[in-house]
Amino acid sequence: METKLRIALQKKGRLFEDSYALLREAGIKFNLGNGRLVASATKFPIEVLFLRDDDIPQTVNDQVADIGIVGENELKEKGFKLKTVKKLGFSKCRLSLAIPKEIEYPGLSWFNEKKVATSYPKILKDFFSKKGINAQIHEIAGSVEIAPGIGLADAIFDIVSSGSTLVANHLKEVEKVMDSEAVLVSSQNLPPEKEAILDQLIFRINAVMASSSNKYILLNAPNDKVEQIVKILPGMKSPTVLPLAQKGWSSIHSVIKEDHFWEVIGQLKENGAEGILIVPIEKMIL
Ligand SMILES: Nc1ncnc2c1ncn2[C@@H]1O[C@H](COP(=O)(O)OP(=O)(O)OP(=O)(O)O)[C@@H](O)[C@H]1O
Ligand SMILES: O=P(O)(O)OC[C@H]1O[C@H](OP(=O)(O)OP(=O)(O)O)[C@H](O)[C@@H]1O
Ligand SMILES: [Mg+2]
Repeated sequence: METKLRIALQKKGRLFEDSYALLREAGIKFNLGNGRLVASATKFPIEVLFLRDDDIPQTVNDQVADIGIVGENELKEKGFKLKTVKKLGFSKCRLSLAIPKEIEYPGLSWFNEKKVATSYPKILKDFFSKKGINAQIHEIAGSVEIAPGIGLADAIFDIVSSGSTLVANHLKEVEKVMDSEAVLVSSQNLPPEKEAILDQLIFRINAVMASSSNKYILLNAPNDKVEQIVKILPGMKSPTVLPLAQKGWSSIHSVIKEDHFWEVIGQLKENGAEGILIVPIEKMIL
């Protein structure tokens, strides 16, 4: 029987879309029959278990799944000793303390003897004990931001990303406790044949992630400016320079980080670059 790696993914919610897209771009497609909790991939030895994100750390810890994609916040809250194989760069947020915006915040000591509502009691308890703060932690599963407004708590500890939920609930962020992003985690002792499949998966994920942050650039330049432009565009090894049919001109091809492009576009133009094209890269094997 073929060995398969079992991955736990969030069934629906913020992690699902990006997890599913990442695996699809890595050439791993699942037939998502509606309501199914398990699905097998075509053309790669992996099957997926669809769960609530809260349950993913335990599922991997108990080796019901071999690997999983979950937020670092959930991973830390559940406290299992799992291996963080790779940070995936999406679902970036932070866990912060927030208080009613009209309160003058004097510092962390304000939280002594206060009641704080949160869905992450373990992380908060660890933080307060490390800082010597004696506060009452009140665990609620969701809609944490309304707690101060309905008199359930004096403050909250919750996920913040844009901050708009805090603003909508007349709260202000006063202390960031941790940053979080989606991570690929695995149980500590995978058998060698599963490690081998995981290595192939990581290779593909690296190729997808490298391509999404890099673009292919093509431009035309006068021959006497090629050396200067090549210095600006180092590329993976070195840019490709091809002679144009038009005498005295060359075409230069290279790879560039998207944000770096906007920093050098001025220099490229100053050196006579014309016909500058930026093309997305599908995959990039470093
Ligand atoms: N506003 C946000 N911006 C960025 N990442 C977020 C945001 N909210 C949540 N996340 C990340 O996505 C993960 C899943 O969030 P989601 O809201 O889908 O969870 P949930 O409501 O607990 O869903 P489930 O029913 O699966 O438990 C969170 O644990 C966190 O890592
Ligand atoms: O700082 P912001 O950009 O406002 O994001 C923070 C909010 O995002 C999440 O809620 P979500 O929108 O996922 O709804 P949920 O509470 O149902 O999970 C989280 O629970 C926060 O409430
Ligand atoms: Mg959840």
